[in-house]
Amino acid sequence: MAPATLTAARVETASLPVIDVADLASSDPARRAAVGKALRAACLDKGFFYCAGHGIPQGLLDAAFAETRALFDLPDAQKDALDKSNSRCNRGYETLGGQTLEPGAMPDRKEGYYIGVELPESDPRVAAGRFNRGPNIWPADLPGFQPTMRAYFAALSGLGETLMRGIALSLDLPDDSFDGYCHDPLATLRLLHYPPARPDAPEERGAGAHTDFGGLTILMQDDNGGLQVFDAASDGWIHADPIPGTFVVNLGDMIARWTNDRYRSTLHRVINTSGRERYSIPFFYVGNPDYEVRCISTCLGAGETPKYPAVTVEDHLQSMYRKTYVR
Ligand SMILES: O=C(O)CCC(=O)C(=O)O
Ligand SMILES: [Fe+2]
Repeated sequence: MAPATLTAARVETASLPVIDVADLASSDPARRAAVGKALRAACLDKGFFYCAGHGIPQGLLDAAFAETRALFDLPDAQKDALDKSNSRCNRGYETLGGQTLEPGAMPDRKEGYYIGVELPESDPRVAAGRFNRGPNIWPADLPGFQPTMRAYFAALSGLGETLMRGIALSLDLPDDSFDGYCHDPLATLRLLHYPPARPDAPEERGAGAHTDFGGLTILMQDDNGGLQVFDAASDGWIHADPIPGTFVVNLGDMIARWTNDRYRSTLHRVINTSGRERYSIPFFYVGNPDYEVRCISTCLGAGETPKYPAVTVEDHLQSMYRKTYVR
């Protein structure tokens, strides 16, 4: 990334589109196609949009935030006992400053918690040491945490599937084209807490500039703001301010690769200048580990060739984890 992007200004005029996805469930193909068209425009531009009409009850979103706050409010000793170093499949607590998303920058001013698909040690995929497969770590002192997070995880998995049907339509494909990808997906829920930015450390970030390396990221943020999306046209940052009742959805590097770089995986970062504690809950929906990601047919013009060889979801993820920091 060019150093200029670190100092680039806030972009006041540009904004991200709001896409109502409710019509993806419509029986009218024209209404479904209209959502596909809106998704296509967003994906070709920055690969970032606000998702409205998702149908997930506000009560579940509120409950997920309440449990997230309760988790990070636990005493340090209790959080340390849940540390992800105790997990073979990247689950559990990550301490403040435990990740540096922007190479060469200061460690991120955030703490996190990872939750994945719950699989017992006896599951053949776990026994075989498959990537990110295994049991979660659940905090014993928060009785509402596990049921709430499981319900939230299930709801977001459903939304991930819905959005992949929309992405298929956006690529002029039948809407069930990615059903194989959506079968038994490798999804990860990440709870994040960003303390207020420190005025005496202007270079410090809540989350340093990065792209997500998977498929779809579906982010619920609280009302503090702080997420910024890079705008190459102006060499500035669009502030993705929260819009109540919506998720911010963005595409990761795997979808860029899958579409021969037609769809975009865009640099983003977090700086919590609100003066308050910020909480966010990104859900990374990456699909079935055995699914082969190869250049989508409708993403090749006449005479064009795929830029990348075919790769399984699992191999792509593993190589990105190796190249960057585990997240
Ligand atoms: O907290 C946010 O708003 C964004 C988090 C993020 O970009 C990530 O976890 O990849
Ligand atoms: Fe991200």
